[in-house]
Amino acid sequence: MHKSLTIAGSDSSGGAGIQADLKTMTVLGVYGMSAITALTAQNTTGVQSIFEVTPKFLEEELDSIFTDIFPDSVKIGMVSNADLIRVISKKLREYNAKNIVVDPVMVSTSGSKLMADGAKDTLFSELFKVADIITPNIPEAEALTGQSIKSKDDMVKVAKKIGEFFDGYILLKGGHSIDDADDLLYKNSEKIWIKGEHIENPNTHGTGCTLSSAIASYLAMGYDVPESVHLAKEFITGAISAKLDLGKGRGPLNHMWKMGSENL
Ligand SMILES: Nc1ncnc2c1ncn2[C@@H]1O[C@H](COP(=O)(O)OP(=O)(O)O)[C@@H](O)[C@H]1O
Ligand SMILES: Cc1ncc(COP(=O)(O)OP(=O)(O)O)c(N)n1
Repeated sequence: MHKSLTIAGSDSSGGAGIQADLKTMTVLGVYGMSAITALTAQNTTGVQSIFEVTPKFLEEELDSIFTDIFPDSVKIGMVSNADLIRVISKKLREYNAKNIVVDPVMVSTSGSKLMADGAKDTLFSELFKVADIITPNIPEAEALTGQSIKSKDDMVKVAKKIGEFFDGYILLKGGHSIDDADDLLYKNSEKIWIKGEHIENPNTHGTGCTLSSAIASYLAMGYDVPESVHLAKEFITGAISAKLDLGKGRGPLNHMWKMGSENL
């Protein structure tokens, strides 16, 4: 059994965060584990409240996991403050964790701030150092570089800019662009476009979490980064295309689309 760990926040509505990650890992046949960084009271209309764990408790969660069932890959999602980021980086180094995917979650699409303002620098200096791949969306890549993205050429320029301070793979996700859903995988001047058609569906809560945990799942199975990204893109495209419609706002994806749950 391949094993993957998500270090992320809990989404009470089940569409994003650790719930999306564990569903994704499970349907892809990977044993999922979680270290929770924060509880969110959240639904399809937005985030109502956030309750962070202490750095000491996060440390204990990570020790419990790494001293027992060692994960083949790790996905990091919402980490709301710099102290928690430091704990994660310290523990991943201490245990020599492999296949690390960092989704630099900053703001939910509903507009709630999921990371403290001052934490961005620690994200660069601590978490990016241990990551094999980072997966910013367009607003996150803009926040990381201070440059705006309006076109595919801008995506390439911004990926290059991020490449000046991060030497792993950068997956710059194009889902927030209006024309299509092409994502750019970039490393050391090498560009791979991961093609995607824009799907008309207002229910896209948790797309970033689902994509990054699918990448972590495929890495755990032994695929390399480009293969994992291609396979994960196929998974997210199916989950959006299944057009689940739950809740009063921007609803979740159908993580179970591969299991024939089209009657949901
Ligand atoms: N409407 C859509 N149609 C097709 N693919 C989409 C759509 N929205 C997002 N995606 C894809 O979902 C994945 C997650 O991207 P994105 O939504 O940008 O992440 P985040 O949730 O971090 O904002 C990417 O592969 C992106 O291209
Ligand atoms: C607990 C928690 N973690 C992450 C997010 C953000 O989810 P993401 O898939 O990046 O994107 P949106 O759902 O905001 O489009 C979250 N909302 N909650």
